[in-house]
Amino acid sequence: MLGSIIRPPHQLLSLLCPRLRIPRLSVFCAQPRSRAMAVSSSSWDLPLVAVCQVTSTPDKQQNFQACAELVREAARLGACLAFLPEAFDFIARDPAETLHLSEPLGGKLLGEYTQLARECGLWLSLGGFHERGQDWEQTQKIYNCHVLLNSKGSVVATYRKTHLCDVELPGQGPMHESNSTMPGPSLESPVSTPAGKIGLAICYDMRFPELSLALAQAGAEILTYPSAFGSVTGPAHWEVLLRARAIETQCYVVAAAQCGRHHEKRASYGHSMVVDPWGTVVARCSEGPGLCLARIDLSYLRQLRQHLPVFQHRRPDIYGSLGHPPS
Ligand SMILES: O=C(O)CNC(=O)[C@H](CS)NC(=O)CCC(=O)C(=O)O
Repeated sequence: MLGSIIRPPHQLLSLLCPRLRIPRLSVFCAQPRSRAMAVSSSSWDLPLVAVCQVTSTPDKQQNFQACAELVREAARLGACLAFLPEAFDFIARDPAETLHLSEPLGGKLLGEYTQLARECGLWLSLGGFHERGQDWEQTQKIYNCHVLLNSKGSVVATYRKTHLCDVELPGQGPMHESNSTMPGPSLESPVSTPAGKIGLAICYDMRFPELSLALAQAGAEILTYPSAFGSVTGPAHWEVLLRARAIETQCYVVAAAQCGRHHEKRASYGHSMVVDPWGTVVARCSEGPGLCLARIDLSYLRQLRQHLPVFQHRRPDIYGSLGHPPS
């Protein structure tokens, strides 16, 4: 039966993986079926990823210290890849301060993260760096740039946020991201990492399933939505959107979030999470700064895609090849 393949009973789990009962498991905020997949191998062989939740402020050095502490803890716990949220570098009080604090990719702050990746020997998803790009002199605007570093500290991919968040919602301060930021020109092809093939996105992008379908069709196994989600949309939309993206693309979804109060004018929702391709939240943080971890099981992902082959059932003859990456 399909159900029993996908969700093996817990008895089976502990039978197959007796070691899962040791107390260290408490680092997994939620780790259902942890992951018994391991019909033939132990889940301890599967890559472990860490999701870091922080409260960025306008103080860049303090933010770096907070992120570095979580990344070092992730490395100690055995993670091969740590995810940091959008605006991990800083959250400023206004667009002028945002522009003032921004740096190029070759600047001092990215240099410190390069050192950190090397020191810890893990990959880093830096989920939204305020980047002075090549066109800074002309535009005087930045990009919201998701940077992926390998364990040697080299930049292996960059994605510049394509959907900018210009919204005014009652009860939440107005957001006019395009006041300081240029939209990115394109998607980035999914990147091979020790945890699987990662498709890069940022925060507000999660509201556009076309983007996640394009990344899935280009081979993504893990979608990332590093975020600074607002406190009005958070409770209503955050988990629903992330789980929907996971279910419809049959990808793992990793969403590192900003949390708490950044300054007098701005707060974020928190609740960083990892969702598996079935739509189950397998790890989550709560409101405050911290870390959660999950194992990525690509054989489970492949098995699920075989059992539920939605990508073979699409009807582009009816609605066009929505979501196909531009050729
Ligand atoms: O401002 C910065 O420094 C970095 N950028 C952000 O935090 C962006 C733009 S203000 N935030 C979002 O996209 C929140 C989306 C959101 O909350 C929703 O979709 O509901």
